[in-house]
Amino acid sequence: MASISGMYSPSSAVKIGRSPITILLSRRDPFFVPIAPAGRSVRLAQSVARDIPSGLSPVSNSPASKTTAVEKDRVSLWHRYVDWLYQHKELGLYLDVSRIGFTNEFLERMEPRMQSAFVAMQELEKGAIANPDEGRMVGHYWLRNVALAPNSFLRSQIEKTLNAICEFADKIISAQIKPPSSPHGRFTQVLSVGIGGSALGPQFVAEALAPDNPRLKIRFVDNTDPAGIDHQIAQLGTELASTLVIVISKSGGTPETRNGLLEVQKAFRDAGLEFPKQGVAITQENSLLDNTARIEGWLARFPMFDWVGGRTSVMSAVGLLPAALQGINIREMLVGASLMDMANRTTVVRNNPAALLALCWYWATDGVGSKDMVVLPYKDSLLLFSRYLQQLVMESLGKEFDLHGNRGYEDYHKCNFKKE
Ligand SMILES: O=P(O)(O)OC[C@H]1O[C@H](O)[C@H](O)[C@@H](O)[C@@H]1O
Repeated sequence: MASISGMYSPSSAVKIGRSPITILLSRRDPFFVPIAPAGRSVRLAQSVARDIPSGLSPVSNSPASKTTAVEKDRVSLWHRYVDWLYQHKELGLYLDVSRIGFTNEFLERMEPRMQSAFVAMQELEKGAIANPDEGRMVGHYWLRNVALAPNSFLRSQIEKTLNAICEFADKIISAQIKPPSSPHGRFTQVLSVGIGGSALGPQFVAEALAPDNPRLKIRFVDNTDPAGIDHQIAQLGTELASTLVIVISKSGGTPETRNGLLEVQKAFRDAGLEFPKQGVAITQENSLLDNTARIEGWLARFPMFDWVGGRTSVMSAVGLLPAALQGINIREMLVGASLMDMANRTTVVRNNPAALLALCWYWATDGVGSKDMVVLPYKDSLLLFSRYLQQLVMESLGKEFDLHGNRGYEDYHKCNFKKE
């Protein structure tokens, strides 16, 4: 069992509670021995493992514990815990992998593979064609640290879009831009229409980070179920006149999203409202959606970049515009993400949380996915983390074929995502 805790907080006082997320991977370590949780007295250090927190003292080395087998031994477990506990001060992130039973021999065997993974990541961040299927770069890291983008064109694309998002969101929130027939004289609701990678990120952020009473409340049409779409529209009622509709689709041609849009447009017509005055498109330039929005004169259009995959688009306009409209400080969100990226760039495996989780997953599933991963968010606001992660993982394993051309995990997609 591995557990993660923490969430980026701009304040210096990082609050630490019981781990909000637990990832169960393995049944090799069934013995639970209660040890002190990472408590408030833990000394925080940036991106390190192995520091023994000064506020914690070792459990007593009782004779009883000496008689148990090594893996059940409380003292050994305690040492393994302190030895492997990963902490990141600014992010308030803790990762406890001590109950995953990987051995030193395993770590040594995996080291060359981990090092080649780090090299591949460095190439990817420099702009290598890392998605051979689609012949494109994979650059979502640049969204949160523009200096890393491989050329000035990309850098200006990112900056221009971010500024345009902030400006547009400010104007909507301050009612400088308002819907023509709203009795409130301003936008009060956001309806996001999109599916998969164009829905899960913004949903997760809304659930995790939005203030209790955001100036604009958000709801989602993320399925093609007519009853579900009608339900969302019915709940808006007369507030449809004060609703900003954001249609999100990287390809701009996803049928489910198109169905949602058609339903919403019909509701606007039935209510005698002009959809273009309240519609926003987030999509790749010149896609079907982009052209429709341009020709019909929608309120605004924001670009999606071909070098950002749908499942990792939450830090592009896809996630940032809905977040900004809810009053979330998106520049702070980007800073948090870039700190996390930095932590995951270190090539010392035990100091790299992403590498540690990957290793644990590999170990626990025998490198072939022989067990299921269960993600248990013990924090209500992180409920959608599991869904978000599910899509992230399954679509990262290869949609139909893996990097070597082998037919891969397509069943997932047949069940959950029909496209591609
Ligand atoms: O953003 P779109 O092009 O509309 O695609 C939306 C989603 O469609 C499908 O569900 C794909 O499997 C996802 O990867 C994608 O994120």
